[in-house]
Amino acid sequence: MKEIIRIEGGHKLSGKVRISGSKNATVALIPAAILSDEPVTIVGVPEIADVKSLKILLEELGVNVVMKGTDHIVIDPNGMENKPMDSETVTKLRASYYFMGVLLAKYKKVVIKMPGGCYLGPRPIDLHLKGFEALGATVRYEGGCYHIEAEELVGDKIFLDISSVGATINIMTAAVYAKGKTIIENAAKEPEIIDIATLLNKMGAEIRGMGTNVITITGVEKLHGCFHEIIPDRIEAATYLTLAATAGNDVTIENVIPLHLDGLISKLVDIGVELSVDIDKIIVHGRKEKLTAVDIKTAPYPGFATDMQQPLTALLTQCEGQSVVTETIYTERFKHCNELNKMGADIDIRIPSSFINGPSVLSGTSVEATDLRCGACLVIAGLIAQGTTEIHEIYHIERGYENIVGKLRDLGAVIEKVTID
Ligand SMILES: CC(=O)N[C@H]1[C@@H](OP(=O)(O)OP(=O)(O)OC[C@H]2O[C@@H](n3ccc(=O)[nH]c3=O)[C@H](O)[C@@H]2O)O[C@H](CO)[C@@H](O)[C@@H]1O
Ligand SMILES: C=C(OP(=O)(O)O)C(=O)O
Repeated sequence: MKEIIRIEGGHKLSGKVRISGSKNATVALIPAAILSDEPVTIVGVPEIADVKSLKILLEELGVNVVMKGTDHIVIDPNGMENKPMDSETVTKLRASYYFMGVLLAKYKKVVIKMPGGCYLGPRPIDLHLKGFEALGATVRYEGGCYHIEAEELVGDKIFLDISSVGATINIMTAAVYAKGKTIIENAAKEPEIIDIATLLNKMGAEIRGMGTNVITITGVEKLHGCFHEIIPDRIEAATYLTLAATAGNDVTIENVIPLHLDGLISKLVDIGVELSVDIDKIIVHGRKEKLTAVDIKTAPYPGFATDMQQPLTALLTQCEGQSVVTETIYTERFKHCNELNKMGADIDIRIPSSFINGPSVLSGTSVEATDLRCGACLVIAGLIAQGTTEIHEIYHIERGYENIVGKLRDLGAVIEKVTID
């Protein structure tokens, strides 16, 4: 028995859709909440599989987790134990690596399996580990687990060879109780990093410079509980913007921070999409007759996000001319192109680029969500394809999109989740 998403293409979407809290912020905020011994309340938590996995991991550590309503989580670490994190759940998501920084900070010791997450080509964590070592920890990999421990953690200057989101957050959290100052140079600047630093500062940490490429953490003795609201998910918003431009009449996308979407918005305008940008919502004024091919090069924030290039590729199949998408973050992140080609797209993959020749008429068929954003791309393609599209391996989609079937149905899509043998 497995679940698939079935879409009958050709129904134009209209109406309003509300964007959920950011997955990539949530999955770091939840582990960060156990740094103190007091309850932390986080609101705007998306109902996604990654959050369910994190809840299981917290409970395995003896943390009391209470969901209130649909999107409040109260995390009470009073009474938790620093047990080895070696359950299968660790491998179900990427963000389990955030327990490294958190448990190292709190207990000076962590034993944890290799994290999972989408396969986008190799995803090493050497920069995380080098950061922990710079703070005074030793790292060994033994018996299928990382063993990271320290007598004491002492602040240092850490230069990241690559401005990694995960390494920046992990080192920032590891350093909150370290003696003295930690300076992360060439830090990542993604909005999610600001959100995590904001939570930590509300808990009593002293972090400055988040959102720039130099972050300074001055170690403190103690953190306390607090209340925090998660920023909107800019990747989910990008998905719905693209989807509306591909398959919509007027669609209003609510609960967004337009600044976080500037890279995408400017490309949509170049393509010929008409948008009205308000303070916290964006209206996409339907699919246009003529859409023009554009070139995209992914880059760390504020550049064009790698997570957005896959959904956008569905729209690029509808543009006149050749679009070139060049990946500078995950050079192999093109599996969605093979699936789109099964539906009738004309895409050449020459790593690190994909060459999309459009416009193409897409036809519904059976395709596989090989990773989370590939799944989002296929949903968009399915909405405009002739006939029925069946998307398999939808657990990837459910890691990061809250109620995608319900949200699309409310916009008028003919879409359902079906259990098959
Ligand atoms: C849970 C989460 O927030 N996931 C996001 C996060 O992943 P994640 O934090 O894993 O991605 P990174 O920013 O760390 O990766 C950026 C680049 O650095 C490389 N690298 C990273 C760490 C390291 O120790 N060594 C190394 O070489 C990676 O292979 C990649 O080429 O940022 C990615 C890039 O924006 C997004 O696609 C993911 O959605
Ligand atoms: C790659 C992604 O997620 P993760 O890092 O959690 O695998 C993503 O959100 O597109």
